[in-house]
Parts: sequence; structure tokens; C-alpha cells
Amino acid sequence: MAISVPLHQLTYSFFSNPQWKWCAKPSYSFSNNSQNNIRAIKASVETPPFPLFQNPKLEETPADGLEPADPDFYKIGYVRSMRAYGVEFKEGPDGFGVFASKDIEPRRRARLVMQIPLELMLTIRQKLPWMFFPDIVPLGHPIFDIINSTDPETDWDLRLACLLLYAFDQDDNFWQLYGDFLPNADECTSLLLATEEDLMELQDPNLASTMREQQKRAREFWEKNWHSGVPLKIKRLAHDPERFIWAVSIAQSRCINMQVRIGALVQDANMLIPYADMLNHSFQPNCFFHWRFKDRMLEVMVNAGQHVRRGEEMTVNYMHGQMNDMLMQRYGFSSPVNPWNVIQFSGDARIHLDSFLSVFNISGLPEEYYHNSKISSDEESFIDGAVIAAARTLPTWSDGDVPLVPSIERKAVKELQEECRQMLAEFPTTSKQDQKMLDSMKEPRRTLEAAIKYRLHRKLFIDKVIKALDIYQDRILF
Ligand SMILES: C[S@@+](CC[C@H](N)C(=O)[O-])C[C@H]1O[C@@H](n2cnc3c(N)ncnc32)[C@H](O)[C@@H]1O
Repeated sequence: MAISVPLHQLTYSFFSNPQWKWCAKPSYSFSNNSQNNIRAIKASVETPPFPLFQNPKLEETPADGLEPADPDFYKIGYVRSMRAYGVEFKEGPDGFGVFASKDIEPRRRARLVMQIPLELMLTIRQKLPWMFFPDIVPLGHPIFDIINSTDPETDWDLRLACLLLYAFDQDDNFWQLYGDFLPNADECTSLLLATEEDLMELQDPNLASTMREQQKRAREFWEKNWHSGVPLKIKRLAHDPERFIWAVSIAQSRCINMQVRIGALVQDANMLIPYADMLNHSFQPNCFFHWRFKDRMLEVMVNAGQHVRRGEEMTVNYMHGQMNDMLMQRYGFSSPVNPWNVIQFSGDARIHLDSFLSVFNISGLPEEYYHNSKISSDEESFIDGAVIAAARTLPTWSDGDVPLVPSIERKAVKELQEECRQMLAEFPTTSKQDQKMLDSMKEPRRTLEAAIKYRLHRKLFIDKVIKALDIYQDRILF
């Protein structure tokens, strides 16, 4: 998804001038391709009567090699009163992302970087009776019946997909423009769009079968509701199942669940929130979302005390406490340093918990383990989320009064390492082979790449646990 932007248009601090009101009616070009064809095709907005960006702050491209988003992307937000401060949207290794366009100094209070008003979002209540904000579904429209047929407990993604497709079909709806900046089917990493071959590459039969089920569920929903007898106004929302499954993958990978208060009403809502949905995930995020009920808007805030350097990525934590398979199911990516990764050990070997924690300067309670870097030496760059995960997942014993016996502890370490090695040996490929495969693929399908990375990340994690146990047994003697 290469987007090329002339050099002089690079890098603005944008939307910060509220006087720039421009209400020219936008026009947009859609592809004939049924997949709302997104980043390759740019929305064209009528030239405003005066420059949209008066005195834009021109800067050199940062040396990180990433390109900022198409200027049209900013215009549609600007026109509809979205605000962003000190950030820019750029393409990176994980698709689009949000990056600091200047240094953000740490402050005692969280700092605002984006405000997105309710009017731009697609939101639907999680429970009956359905409520949509903004209320774009007119009374009696058949899409309401389709939404109404969903299960309030489990089908939030199907509902949101219906709403998204409906929004694309509405004249002058913001999402007709924003849709051009969503990833198309080839650019999505969602495993809903994976081929059978991609699923086999996961080397995880459980995850593969879950994804097959999810693909089937989305397809059957389309078949049930998009049969030949449906009115044209439904038919044209998703002419083929692929279009619908793409919409579900967008709903799953970009939905933000929030409890929002609108007037006196507090409700759990599933929300597609433009611009905020461009933030990528990190387990150590520098930003978080906040619902500002007074003004009915979502705010993206930088954590209190956080220093973000110019060019650094702004991130949020998508899922707390979930393993890579859950991240894969919903978003199509995984991480070798996921602090919530788990290994199912089956032997009886156990190591002494407090000793392991102190060797790696891990503090806090299991739910909030963190690496206490202040008391660590430089060589501790070894310690990352995978070591935190190891502290959680290794079988341990704990008895404050009983000191460990080094020889027994060493024996336990060896047994646990052996079990890890056996797990690695059971994979059909090694991590080196996986890496080689990834390096050799020229423009691989995103879902295939995600699948190979997933199995690689699993092996890297197990490998890291073995190394952590090596370091542990070296240090327990001292
Ligand atoms: C909410 S969207 C974020 C914006 C997205 N990168 C884009 O290009 O529009 C979520 C998707 O971004 C990608 N993503 C987000 N965080 C990631 C991470 N830490 N590693 C890899 N991919 C990530 C995945 O493809 C995921 O499905």
C-alpha cells in the first residue's frame, strides 16, 4: 500500500487552527472493484476556495523512511471538526500508524493528542434495544431487521459490519471518504481473510480450526441475509460474501469497546472510531483512550509522565492479559514479547518463584509484574515481555521460610528446559527456517506473513524461556 506524497506536502501539525472552516461538499471516487478499494485509490476532495492548510509547517521527512498519509486523509477529518495535535499518520511496518510529529515532554497529567467527535463514529449499543450514534439507520430500513436478528451476546462484529456497509452506501456519509483509507482485503492481516494454505502455516491446529469456524459463521450470515430475494438496497451493500467478510474483519480489527455516557444514558457500545483506529498496539503503550462525555468525543491521551520523541510511534494496548492466539484471532498479529504468553508444562519440575523474580528484578504482583529497570544493570536489556511471561508461566514453588537447595533447583531448571526443547522439536520447522522463509518472500499475502510470524513468535518465546532459565541457574549460586 504505497502512498506517495510530494515532498512539499509532508508533515504538518494539523487541525490545530479552529478558524479554518471549509464546508465545500466533498466528492469522492470509488473503484469499480467491489472491495471498497482503499489506500490505492485516493478520495478526491473539491479544491477549497482558499488553501486548506494555511502556512503549513513544512519539515523535512524524518529519516525513518516512513511516508505520511495522503493529505486528503487530513482534510476529511478537518472538514468534520476532528482535532489532532503534534501527531501525524504514516505508513509503517504494521500498516498505517500514528507518530509524534514533535517531541512530547513528560507532564504530570495526561496530554491530549486527538479529539474525535461522536458524529464521525459508527457506534451501536451492545445490548437490546439497539441504539446507533449517530442514528443513521432510518426506521423500517431492512438493514435494521438484519441487525435485529443478531445475538446481542456474541454478534457485535456482524452488526458493526452491517452498519459499516450501510454507511458506505449513504450519500455524504463520512465513511464513504474514510473508507478509502481503510486496508483493503489484500492489506488486512485478519485471519478471516486467510486462505486454507495460510491457516496451515500457523502450525496451530486449534487456532486454524477456530478461524475456519469464524470464516464459516460470517459466510453463513451473508448467505442467510443476502439471498436472491433481498431488496436491492440490501443487495448492493455486499454483492458477494468476500465483501461482507472483509467488513467483518474491519469491524473485528478496528472496533473499540467503550462504556460511553451520552446525556443521562450510560451504555456499553461497539464503536468504529476514525483516526483513533489508526493507532497500533503495544504492550507498553504511550497513549490511552478517554471518553469525554460532556462534548461527546473520544480523546486520545498521552500517559502522564510519558516522554514521546519526535518520530516515535503512538500506541495503545488493544488487549490486556491475552495470549498471541487471541491477538491473532481478532487482529491478525502476534508478538514474541507478549507478557501474557503461556506454556503448558506437564512435568512435576518447579523452580523457586521469588529467586526467579529477584534474578530478573521483576516486581509487583503476578497480574502487574513489571521489570524494575532502576535497579538493573545495562546487560538487562535481555529482560522483556517474554521474561515477564516466563515468570508467570513457569511452574514455581514459593515458601518464604524454606531456602532453595541449588542442586534441586538446577535439576528442575534442566527438566523445564528439556520440556521446552521437546516442544520446539515438535514443530515442523525451526525458527531459523521460519525467518528464512519470511526473508525470502517478496510481497507475501499479509495473512500468510502473519501466520508464519505467529509460529515464529511462539518458538522465539519458548527459546527465550530456555535462555532465561540458563541465566537463572547461573545466578542462583551467587
Ligand atoms: C486498529 S488497526 C491499526 C491501524 C492499521 N495498522 C492500519 O493500517 O490501518 C489494527 C491492525 O493494525 C495492525 N497492527 C496493530 N498493531 C500491531 C502490532 N503491534 N504489530 C503488528 N501489526 C499491528 C494489525 O494488522 C491490526 O489488525
